[in-house]
Amino acid sequence: AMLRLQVHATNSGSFSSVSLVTASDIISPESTAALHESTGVKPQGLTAEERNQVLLDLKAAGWLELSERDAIYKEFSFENFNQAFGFMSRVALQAEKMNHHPEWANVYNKVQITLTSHDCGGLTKRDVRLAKFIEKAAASV
Ligand SMILES: C[C@H](O)[C@H](O)[C@H]1CNC2=NC(N)=NC(=O)C2=N1
Repeated sequence: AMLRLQVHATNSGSFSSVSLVTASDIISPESTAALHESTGVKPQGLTAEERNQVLLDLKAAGWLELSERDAIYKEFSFENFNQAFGFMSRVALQAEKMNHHPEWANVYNKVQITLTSHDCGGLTKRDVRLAKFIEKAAASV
């Protein structure tokens, strides 16, 4: 079947995780639909249909699909650094709770966020959940 073994090493040299990744976790929505149909494998709880709907919702909220990797991206703008960092603090606590962490950068009042699931090399439900939390946190600043 279309399976990939992924091994993550830590910088101390030990393994942090080993996971089986279905090809449908990491490829485009169109081919995900075809693969899902032919294999019956449901990737990380995100069917091709769910994925398409979820991406529509996220794009409507201003998230972009990156062309170079299976990830979503959004830049948030606040009035000042204090608000940006307050927002980041709330997201950081949630990320720890979920054990799912954003790739992000902050310069003064801007926060650029990329979401993807490193263990799968692509978007999963965890990214969708975190993106929804991030939207709520940004709206409540
Ligand atoms: C060891 C630890 O559980 C993993 O490294 C977690 C931490 N946070 C994570 N965050 C994200 N975005 N993807 C992951 O695969 C991931 N893995």
